Amino acid sequence: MNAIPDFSRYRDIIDDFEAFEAALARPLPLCVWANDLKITPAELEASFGSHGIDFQPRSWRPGTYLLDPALSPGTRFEYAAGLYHVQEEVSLLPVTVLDPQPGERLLDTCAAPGNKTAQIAVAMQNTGTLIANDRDYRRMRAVSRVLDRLGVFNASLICHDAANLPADLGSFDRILADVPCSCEGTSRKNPRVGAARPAELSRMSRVQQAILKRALDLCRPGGLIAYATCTYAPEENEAVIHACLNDPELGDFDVLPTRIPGFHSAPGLIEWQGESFDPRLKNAMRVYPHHNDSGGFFVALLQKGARS
Ligand SMILES: C[S@@+](CC[C@H](N)C(=O)[O-])C[C@H]1O[C@@H](n2cnc3c(N)ncnc32)[C@H](O)[C@@H]1O
Repeated sequence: MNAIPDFSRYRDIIDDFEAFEAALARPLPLCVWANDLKITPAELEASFGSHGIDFQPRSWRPGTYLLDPALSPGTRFEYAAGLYHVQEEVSLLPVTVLDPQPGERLLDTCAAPGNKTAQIAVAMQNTGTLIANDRDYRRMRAVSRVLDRLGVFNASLICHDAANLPADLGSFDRILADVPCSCEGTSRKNPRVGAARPAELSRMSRVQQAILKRALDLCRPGGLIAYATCTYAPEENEAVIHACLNDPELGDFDVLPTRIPGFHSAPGLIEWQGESFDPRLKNAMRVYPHHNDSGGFFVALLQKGARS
């Protein structure tokens, strides 16, 4: 049983706060997805079956399975051969919402350790162009290892502050901004995580806003941006997007609906502690651990105006 952090500042925005706290006390389920660059979901299921591994398919995302948390998935043959990747279920949401297509130009602004980069590359079926960036070059080594193991060859790795990515990169059809955050939603796997302190919230929201602004600059007119965090704090989520929506230097963009059939979520907030947010933020997605027995996440899908 995990120690439960004090998230009582969110009591009024989380439906069934007691169920939320009860979920935080439980261990996190183990989730893997089939790498269909190398194996079909049916073949992976047959491999699991022949090795006596119980698996629970997740209906909202074909080829995604919950396994017994007592398994060591990273030491198995299937992992070493890149047939599956281990990734927290809720962390699969931003790329699912972004929906990358083969042949497109994609940018992953904050890529390390590479889980979502891998998901993007596989969705693109190793075609098109995928630029994976992270400011931390040591963490980029992990991205390289993940992509190598999974057989990805459409990705190029670069190392910049995402708030200052060079304009020479050109423009992108879709951009993932999986920004650094206070990580409150990861407390089930990291017991040291607690509610973010005010100083951390304001530091984080400045960085997040700068990264999102640059992503909006680098997105082609009509292109899409998925903005994601693994935190509950509205200061790092709705407030960041609201500030960009109201920034006269940025062209117009919309907040598109993000519901995923078969995956329970709550709408984004349109007010918090006396502050109102743009009503389109209702279209964003908040996921709390008791909704799907997962970690916590926030995802918004933004579309740059056709004339911006
Ligand atoms: C939430 S993690 C990304 C997780 C990754 N997308 C994945 O799914 O594996 C945030 C990342 O942002 C990086 N980061 C922090 N500040 C940054 C900045 N200013 N520019 C680019 N990357 C930054 C961190 O090094 C960290 O790897």
